[in-house]
Amino acid sequence: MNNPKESPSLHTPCSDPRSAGTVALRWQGARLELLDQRLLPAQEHWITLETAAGVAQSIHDMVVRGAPAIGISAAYGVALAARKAEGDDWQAEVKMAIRELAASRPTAVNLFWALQRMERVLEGCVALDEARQRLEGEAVAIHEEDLAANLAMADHALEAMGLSSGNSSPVSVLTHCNTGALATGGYGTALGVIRRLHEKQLLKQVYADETRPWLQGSRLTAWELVRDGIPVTLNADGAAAAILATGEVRWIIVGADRITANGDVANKIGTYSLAVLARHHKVGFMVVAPSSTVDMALKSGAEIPIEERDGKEVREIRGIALAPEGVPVFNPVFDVTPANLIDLIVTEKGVVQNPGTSGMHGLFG
Ligand SMILES: CSC[C@H]1O[C@H](OP(=O)(O)O)[C@H](O)[C@@H]1O
Repeated sequence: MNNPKESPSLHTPCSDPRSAGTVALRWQGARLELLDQRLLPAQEHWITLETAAGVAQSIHDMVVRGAPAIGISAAYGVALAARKAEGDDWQAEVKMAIRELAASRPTAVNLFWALQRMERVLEGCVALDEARQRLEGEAVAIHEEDLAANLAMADHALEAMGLSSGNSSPVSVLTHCNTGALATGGYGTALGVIRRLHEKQLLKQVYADETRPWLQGSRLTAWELVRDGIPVTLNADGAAAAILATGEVRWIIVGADRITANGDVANKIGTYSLAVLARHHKVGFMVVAPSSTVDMALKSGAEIPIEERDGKEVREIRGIALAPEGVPVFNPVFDVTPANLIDLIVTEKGVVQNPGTSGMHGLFG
């Protein structure tokens, strides 16, 4: 990956060949380019943002989504705010932009982790020029660290699965939502593990839940995996139980939006039911997430703010009615899986086995 000091204005994917390919965002110095994920897979349309307000709106509207990608985009939004700030109140202007970005979505702690990191840099800056330089460098660092974390987590996961020796039989897995390059700084979290399994000829098949109502699975995960030539079978969310009943799937591998101190995990709606199914069918349940997703300030998942989005997302698809107009809808877009239903939590800092016993304290103090 380019050294930000040498080419701070053009962020290109990591030089590691394993990270080439799909990206969700591109930093171009004075602007951030986002692949509009609302239009995939039909259209690959990039939008250009030059203000923090534009980035905040893009996060809220899910132009860009996925816990790590949200944090990275928000960090670049702060860098854009510094570029636009002027006059004696420049620091206050940037702090206002941070507040606006923080209000874009409530559940993924990566957003607040990234903004707190940017605010710490801001508070250490005396002059505007210095702030512009240092905030851009910090945003690029957050981006690069996330990509490196994904590559590391893939290694940790295969080792924890007992598959890194290379003499194992290929496995079938099931995944939910999208946790790939489109949700991160590149390569992916759960999908990064799946990419690594494929790279090492250890993957027989991926079942991808379509993931109603926003369809991250059918529109994004299937798109990423087909582009990479990875054997994916798309399934309705309701088919997951029947797939597990066949006995073919060895692991369910998912991402996370927030992991609390006791190991509870907030993730895309439908994750909790998969964890119950996994336990019933004696299938491994693995959560893959960078440490920027861990929130040790929260004791348990009961404290995680769960985003509810417009009922329209359930009643319609692309403006086509799927339900009676105005019918009441319950649309929480995340749920909480209790730690005692999780077998492994994989982070770049290491693996937590059976988080239901000691939570995250072994790795995160
Ligand atoms: C590695 S992405 C983590 C997480 O983010 C997704 O949510 P959304 O698409 O609403 O931003 C989903 O919960 C993924 O598992």
